Amino acid sequence: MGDAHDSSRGRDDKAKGGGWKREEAGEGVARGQPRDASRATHKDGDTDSPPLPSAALSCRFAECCREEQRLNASALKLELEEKLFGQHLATEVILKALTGFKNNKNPKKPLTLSLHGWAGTGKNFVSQIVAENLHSKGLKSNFVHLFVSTLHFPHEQHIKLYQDQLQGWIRGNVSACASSVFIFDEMDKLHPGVIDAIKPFLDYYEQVDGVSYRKAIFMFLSNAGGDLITKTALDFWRAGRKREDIQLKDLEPVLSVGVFNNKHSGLWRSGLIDRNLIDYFIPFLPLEYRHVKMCVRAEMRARGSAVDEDIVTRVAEEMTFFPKGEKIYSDKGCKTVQSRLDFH
Ligand SMILES: Nc1ncnc2c1ncn2[C@@H]1O[C@H](COP(=O)(O)OP(=O)(O)OP(=O)(O)O)[C@@H](O)[C@H]1O
Repeated sequence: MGDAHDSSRGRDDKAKGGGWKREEAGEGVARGQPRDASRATHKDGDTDSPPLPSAALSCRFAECCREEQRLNASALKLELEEKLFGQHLATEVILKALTGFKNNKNPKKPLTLSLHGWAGTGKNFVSQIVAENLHSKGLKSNFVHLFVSTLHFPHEQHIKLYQDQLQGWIRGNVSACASSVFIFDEMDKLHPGVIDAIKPFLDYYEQVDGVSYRKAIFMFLSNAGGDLITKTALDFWRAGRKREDIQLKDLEPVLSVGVFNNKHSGLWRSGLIDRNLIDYFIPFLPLEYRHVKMCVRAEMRARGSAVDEDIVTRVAEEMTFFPKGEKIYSDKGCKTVQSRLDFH
């Protein structure tokens, strides 16, 4: 399972990269207005009706919240199919969920996706792709907010404070941009109950205190349920069935019940599950040797190097695989591929 150390590199980068706007939002919220709004972020609204020339001009210099912007579903599909390896269920569900949600002019609630799986299987990677397809600056956008449990909600004794802050940050940021995206990483390390503070925002209310949350998107990322997913994947493998034959119905119900009953899931006995406020539980399957190789090749290409199959094999063979007997799945997924490649 992923631990904070394993993932610190990527997360630090993301936090520094501006995905997290805790202080800014926090300050703003204290004054009833998040920094994002005070920076006069322009809402140019419906792309069907082009923004006024002056607004269009200002959008060149400041990021605009394009609430009604359509999702380019084929671009997202292509990107997921090309870049995300071994995750046929995640690719399918994310695509369907986002397309349906963004095509609906009057969603009845915000979209909530709960991504589950072993370390290094692509949950953060996917949220980055999703963020970029919704707001072009991705994690650096003023409208995409990344919360990391161990970084931003570390102390159990401050649960009440975190709940108040969360409500304030989310209210402030959604007031500034209705189509804000909130990503909660390390849900399994979140103290039980913290997340329930945002339950009213995820529910079917038209407005809460004058703010509508219906166009926002919430993504929860968690290692919880990784064991259940692996068990199912292994059962298929041992029965000689193809990994691609695993269907959402084989995993989603097990996952929602498993996470609800798991004290260390961040969603333990959570009202979000109880009230059916999570739209999709999305399983990320453990990655096999061949997927690790694909990750190495992708990383080489990203670095502008020619793909050297000898190095690909060496890096993949340095990874450790489980279960002990069969050694099928990489225990860190593709997570350490980048750093290992540095040695070759
Ligand atoms: N399925 C995948 N397809 C392509 N690349 C992947 C995949 N999984 C992981 N990677 C690569 O490995 C890196 C680390 O993965 P990522 O941070 O998304 O894992 P994670 O599932 O979020 O792990 P954790 O649960 O530990 O946070 C990604 O940035 C990406 O380069």
